[in-house]
Amino acid sequence: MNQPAPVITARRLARTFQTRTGRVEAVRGIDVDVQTGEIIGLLGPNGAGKTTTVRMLTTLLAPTAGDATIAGHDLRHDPRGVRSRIGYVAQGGSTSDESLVLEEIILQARLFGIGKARAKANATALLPSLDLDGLEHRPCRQLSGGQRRRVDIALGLVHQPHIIFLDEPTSGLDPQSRANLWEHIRKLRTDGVTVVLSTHYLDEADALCDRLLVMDHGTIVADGTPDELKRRISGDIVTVEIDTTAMAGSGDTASSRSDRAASSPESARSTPGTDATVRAARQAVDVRSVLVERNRVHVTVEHGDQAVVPILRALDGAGIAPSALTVKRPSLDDVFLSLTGRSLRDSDENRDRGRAGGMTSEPETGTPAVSHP
Ligand SMILES: Nc1ncnc2c1ncn2[C@@H]1O[C@H](COP(=O)(O)OP(=O)(O)OP(=O)(O)O)[C@@H](O)[C@H]1O
Repeated sequence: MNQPAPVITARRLARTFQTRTGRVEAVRGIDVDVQTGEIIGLLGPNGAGKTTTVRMLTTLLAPTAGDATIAGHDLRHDPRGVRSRIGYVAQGGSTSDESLVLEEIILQARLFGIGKARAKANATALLPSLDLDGLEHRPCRQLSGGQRRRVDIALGLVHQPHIIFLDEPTSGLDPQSRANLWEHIRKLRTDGVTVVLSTHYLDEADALCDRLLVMDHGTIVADGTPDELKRRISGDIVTVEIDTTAMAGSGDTASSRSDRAASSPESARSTPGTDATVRAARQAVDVRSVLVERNRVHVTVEHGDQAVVPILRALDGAGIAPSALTVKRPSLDDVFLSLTGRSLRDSDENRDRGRAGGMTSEPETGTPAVSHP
């Protein structure tokens, strides 16, 4: 059976900006295909090029190179056609404090040239599906962050677009409102709406998106489902946390540490016992890669469950008593780290909101951060 044509196709799409300090290559010639009904996440750290990509695909910003077709309309030659088929919800939203919920949604429909009666019918139908019933006559300033975000989404949907673009849809929301909004976004898919959202929240990308385009420095560095991306990092991560106050006999003497710290940045990051822990782990099992983060040593091994006992025995033999030892499957942050040498969690907001369990340290030995054969 033939695969239906993608609802979004972009080829070598690029955007550069001329600034007083020079040229910024915000997006460097990306290729994208999106199928109808997918929830696609553009994932990347601040400045990766996500917003610029979304703004180009929504006709808000002209590309400096490349082409795209959106819902059958050419981005360059038929921007009006593109706009009639898409909804766009900007990062900060677009409601004013005094506007009334239902009135605002109807007005938005009218701006798309929809007749009065249909505008009202469309707007009224959206209210219950976005949990906004009962709020129709409230001014937006009286709404919670999550409610106001759902009004923004209603504004993006009222003309019944084929595709909706959501720029950082849950930015600034509390965890409960975020989870609630994810449910609403999932429902859009069942109505046949294609969703493209940008995010730098790993949990959001993991839980919500069918497919992720991981962006960094204006390029797409990986494209796949969250599970596919995680499977690229084969093996498990065993994390040994050591109690730095109980390191007698570990073999990591103060003098040997300070010698290494003078010549090696990774030693300067480690705390007493981490070097000896790495040595013990390497002796015990086949270690693929190592990251040292303060008093934690993360080692990637083929089978985490089989590595635990040999590593514990080797630590015991070296006089190291770990305060914790955990085994986990790689996270999206580990994927990002392996692709770029940097952790997505380094971004300020991610540090506050990211899911627990990713590796946050610099590599043991320079870039690339983690080497996976
Ligand atoms: N109008 C502009 N003029 C100059 N440079 C710009 C402009 N817009 C974006 N940039 C630069 O382009 C790069 C990509 O920015 P963009 O906003 O697309 O990133 P992002 O991934 O959306 O980041 P964030 O998560 O912070 O929103 C950044 O280096 C940014 O400073």
